[in-house]
Amino acid sequence: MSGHGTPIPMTSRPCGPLQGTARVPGDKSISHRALILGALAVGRTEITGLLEGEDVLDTAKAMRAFGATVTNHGDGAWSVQGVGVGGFGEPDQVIDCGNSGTGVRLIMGAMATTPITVTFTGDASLNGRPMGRVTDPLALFGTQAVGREGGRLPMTLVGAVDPVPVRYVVPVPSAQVKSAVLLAGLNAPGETIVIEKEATRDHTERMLAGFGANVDVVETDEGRVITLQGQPELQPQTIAVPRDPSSAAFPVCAALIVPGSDVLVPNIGLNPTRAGLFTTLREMGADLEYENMREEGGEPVADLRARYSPDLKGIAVPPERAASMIDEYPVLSVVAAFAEGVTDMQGVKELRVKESDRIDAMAKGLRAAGLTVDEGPDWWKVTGLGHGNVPGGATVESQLDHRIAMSFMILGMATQKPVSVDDGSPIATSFPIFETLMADLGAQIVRSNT
Ligand SMILES: O=C(O)C1=C[C@@H](OP(=O)(O)O)[C@@H](O)[C@H](O)C1
Ligand SMILES: C=C(OP(=O)(O)O)C(=O)O
Repeated sequence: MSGHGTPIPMTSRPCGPLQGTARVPGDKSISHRALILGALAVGRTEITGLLEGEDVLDTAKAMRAFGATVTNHGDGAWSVQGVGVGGFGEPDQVIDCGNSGTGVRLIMGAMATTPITVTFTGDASLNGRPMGRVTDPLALFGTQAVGREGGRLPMTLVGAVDPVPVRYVVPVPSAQVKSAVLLAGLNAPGETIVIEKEATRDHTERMLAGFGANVDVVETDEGRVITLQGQPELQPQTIAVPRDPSSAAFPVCAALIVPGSDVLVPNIGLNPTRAGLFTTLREMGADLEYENMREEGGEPVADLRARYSPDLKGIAVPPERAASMIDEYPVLSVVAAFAEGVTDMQGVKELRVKESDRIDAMAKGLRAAGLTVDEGPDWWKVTGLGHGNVPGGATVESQLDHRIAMSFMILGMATQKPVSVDDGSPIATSFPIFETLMADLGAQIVRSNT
């Protein structure tokens, strides 16, 4: 788990063209869900391409604590022998979800309608994030929660003894909240209905249907209405996890800003609820192509080809696109630094409650690297300096946030002077092979702060 070990200072130096093929790891969102739904199925689920990052490994450990048998067969192949909906046993230890908001919030949902008592904790970042957004709707099922002030971890949940189904309108655009309610609805008799005004990533709905649950999704004037029939017997599945578009974002964005680059990032999940960054980059003038578009395991997939893009321009990113690229704003702001003009990012309040306050963390580091950043509660603007003109020469706090650490490593590849982060250790939560993958393309990242 990040944040518990020794900090790893890292420096990224300006480098020559990035070239080659970047095989990024499996999708983090899908990996968490595969383990959790596998644990709730009756029988053995087989998973290939699982992300073996700390966030997902913490979820695997948690599933074992609830009674599932989770086995690592090597090379990303895992199996989960599930205990069935309502079959979770009571763990005899605290569940530590490390740095992972997705892990803790989805697991809270998965246990909330089973009569067991579970205490959750995490690292300093996770213990500062709001959990009321999940425990409020879980209370409607009959689940009790006691935590620290402001709904923070550590927190104990007492699962409902006689859960009732729920109808819930999600008040913030959050796939984690939506998913927690749906997972809780699995063990409530009758129909649980979740309504989201803005579409967020839909991996839970897709995977629930794949496991044989009865899930119905209808677009209405009120939003996306998701109806789940409770108490199904979930059928074990064979799941091939696609590569993570949120990880692909880093080599793609690096290629756009380092002169002479040409990088292929194969086999990337392009579910429209995840692909907003790539649309935005193309609008900014990025030389980014989708090759070999196809469908795999019910998800659209393509190979991304990114080349150095000399004529990037700042744009206003449509706020309605925010949910489909919410984790990609930090690295988008890095590309914006090399564009001509202002990149305006509105409707992104959620960035303030991620592993760090991502607007604050990026604004501080970008300013230290010589850029102008304006910000408000739910917006920020980066004024680009154009290729070759970004000074760099700063050491930035990564604030226990993998995406902040990786974004500044990408920045340093094209600045005039190197860029350092005080701690790159959080990168292992989502992208454990980041340093070797980027080095193989030609990047110069070293473990030191000089
Ligand atoms: O459901 C998921 O897998 C995720 C949902 C998003 O969080 P929110 O639900 O808080 O928007 C995203 O930021 C996170 O990295 C993964
Ligand atoms: C926000 C993220 O993850 P989580 O909420 O699962 O910690 C992320 O990976 O960018």
